[in-house]
Amino acid sequence: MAQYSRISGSVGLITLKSLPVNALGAVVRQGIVDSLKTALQDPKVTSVVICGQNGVFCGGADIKEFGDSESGPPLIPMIHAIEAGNKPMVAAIEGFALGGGLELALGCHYRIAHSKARLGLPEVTLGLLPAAGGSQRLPRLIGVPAALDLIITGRHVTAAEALQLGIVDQVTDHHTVDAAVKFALSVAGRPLDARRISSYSCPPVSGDLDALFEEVMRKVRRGARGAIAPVACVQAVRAAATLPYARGMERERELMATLFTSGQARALQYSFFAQRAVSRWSTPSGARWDASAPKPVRKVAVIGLGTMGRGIAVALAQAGFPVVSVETQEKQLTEAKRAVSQMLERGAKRRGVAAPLDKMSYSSNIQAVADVDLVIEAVFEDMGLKKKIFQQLSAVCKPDALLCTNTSSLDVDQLASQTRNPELVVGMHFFAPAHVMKLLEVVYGPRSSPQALATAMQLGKKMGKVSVAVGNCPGFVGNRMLKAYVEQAFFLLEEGATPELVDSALEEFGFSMGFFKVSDLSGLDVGWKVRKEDGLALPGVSTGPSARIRQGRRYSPLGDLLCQRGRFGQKTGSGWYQYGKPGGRVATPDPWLHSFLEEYRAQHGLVPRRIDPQEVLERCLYALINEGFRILEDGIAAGPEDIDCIYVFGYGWPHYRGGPMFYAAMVGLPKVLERLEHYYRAHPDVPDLQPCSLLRRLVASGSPPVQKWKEAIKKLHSQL
Ligand SMILES: CCCCCCCCCCCCC[C@H](O)CC(=O)SCCNC(=O)CCNC(=O)[C@H](O)C(C)(C)COP(=O)(O)OP(=O)(O)OC[C@H]1O[C@@H](n2cnc3c(N)ncnc32)[C@H](O)[C@@H]1OP(=O)(O)O
Repeated sequence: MAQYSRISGSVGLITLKSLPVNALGAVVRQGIVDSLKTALQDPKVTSVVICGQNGVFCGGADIKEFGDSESGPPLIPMIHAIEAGNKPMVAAIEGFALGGGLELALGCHYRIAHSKARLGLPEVTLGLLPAAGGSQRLPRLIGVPAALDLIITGRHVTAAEALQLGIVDQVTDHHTVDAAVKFALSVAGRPLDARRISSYSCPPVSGDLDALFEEVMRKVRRGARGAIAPVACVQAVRAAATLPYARGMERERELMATLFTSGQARALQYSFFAQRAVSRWSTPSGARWDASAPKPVRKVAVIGLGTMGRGIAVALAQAGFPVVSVETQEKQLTEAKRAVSQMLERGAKRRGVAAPLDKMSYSSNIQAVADVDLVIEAVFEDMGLKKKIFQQLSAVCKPDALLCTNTSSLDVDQLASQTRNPELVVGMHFFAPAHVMKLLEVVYGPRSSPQALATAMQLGKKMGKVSVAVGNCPGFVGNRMLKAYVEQAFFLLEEGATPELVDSALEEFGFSMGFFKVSDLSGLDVGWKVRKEDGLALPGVSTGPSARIRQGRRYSPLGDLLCQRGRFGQKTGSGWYQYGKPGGRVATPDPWLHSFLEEYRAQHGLVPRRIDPQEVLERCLYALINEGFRILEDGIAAGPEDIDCIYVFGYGWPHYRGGPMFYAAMVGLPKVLERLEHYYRAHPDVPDLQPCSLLRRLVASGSPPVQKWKEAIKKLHSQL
């Protein structure tokens, strides 16, 4: 709702009231329309202030209403009525004014913001554009280049930047509504024509307008990788720059109509709520986010300063935690100190803040962690080494310190069993580079306490990560699913594809890099080492029937064969592609690799066939999705949202496709099932292609929408 009152004798005060973010749902819009009418009709009222309750102006249109048929007064005429009003309207912005919230403020004649407020038009992140006049008013107010920047990126600006850009008229450190009322009293009776942004023309740009838009559009198309909203945002701003306001509004509506019902908007809005859903974690044992208080974490240690440890230390220091970093190899320690300082300085420069160098301390002695509240072990993926470190930590640390491992696939429970307090051990699986990547898998073992899980989840949140609680199994969620995808990519090469074909299909789908390019970038030796440890990559088994079978199932030794030839990817100058020189970054197709594949197929009696991009996508993605269903069935992830967040924020899954499980629902579960059955018939020695029983059950129960899967999964557990 919106509450109306008259204060200071002559100021009409409209307060938006809809917790938690005063979104502009139907009831709020009705309240504003009614309040506005009262204020305009009351002769005692000479000016109006619009504010929001609870220190929040407005979080925008109510995203939860987007799927419903429209009810209540529409937003656009409501904002027009505010702008057309014959009494000065002042927006009092506290907390945030985002999306429709900022558009409402832009309809007002003046805007006063609290110094801590944030403003922005983040619609693009929901697959939309600012379609309540935002794409037309903002460029008229602050100019085309600045408006393009805000609308295409969806970034929030501080009140100080908003003032500098000309979005707000005044910034206050005091009570915002009081300041706005004072301001409203001072402008009462002033002419308003020059304050109605819709009557402005966009300020002229320096240089050629067409050239500017062409350049921006080129950049946006390149960066968007198939996302349609950023492109529509540019088109809408172009309309603002080239058309009269009314025609610009028509164009804005046309573009919005296309976006509004698009699969991309659905996916991005699903992802918005998925991110919030994963923070309300629960485990099969009944532990829940709202029932376990996290332990206070004041000081943290990182063990091991390789690539991962450095990134984790930087992310912790940037989040304000004092960090003790332990590295026993002196040479590595010296290098790491320099690298970490550089990373902190670069990050600080980018964010315009001071580098938190004082948060870091270093030691080559594990005793230095004696007083910390939480340790993150980030040494090599070697169970023996990690066990030893956990024994040491258990002896050195405070008895109530949380001991975490950054392992990407090893058994967290085995590490817990090395300690005095196994309930205080959890996995904190970061993704490289750890100070950049948003994802954190928090792995609970059967003995981890709810409080330990709550503490790691909260620490992740403080570090700005999307933290997802997952169960303990080889590879957890992300890497376990990835294994099925990688295997299909190898099999496709055996059957006739090239790395270029596989990668281009995946890139066309929206991944920034296909699997083989990623593999060259991260180093083929990484997977080789894991396969050797798992007993899969065996020395000397490159011919004969056993070369392509391991542990009773089909296996492709292609990656091992390249590694045996020293082709580790970019770092050695060749892998699945060639790079000209060690450390080269530009992938070019490699004729040697093509002949190698031909010889390999001939040697193993494989007759190459034509493989189309559709098969590449179906084989790689459906195998991965199938494993996702198994993970849900096993209770390793609490719901499809958890898996989708992991893939979007940790594995480069295109955001506008929502995540693998959402994508499966979009494609249609019956189709995913039918294609998996088809491929499993063709490849009965590949268990990953055998459709999982949860998928079959969901199809049998009418393929409910992804938001309803949790119910089906719960029923599944209750039957166990
Ligand atoms: C068929 C042809 C149709 C033709 C169409 C043409 C018609 C055109 C008319 C449409 C007009 C469009 C108007 C406008 O341009 C569109 C929009 O405004 S879209 C919304 C834009 N706003 C945002 O993107 C902001 C989203 N929210 C946030 O970023 C954050 O929530 C926050 C506001 C910064 C607050 O952050 P936090 O404090 O961390 O809190 P949470 O994030 O946890 O949120 C708390 C709680 O609030 C829920 N929520 C937040 N924002 C909204 C919202 N806008 N609508 C609904 N609900 C919201 C959030 O989900 C949390 O709830 P929970 O999920 O935990 O229950």
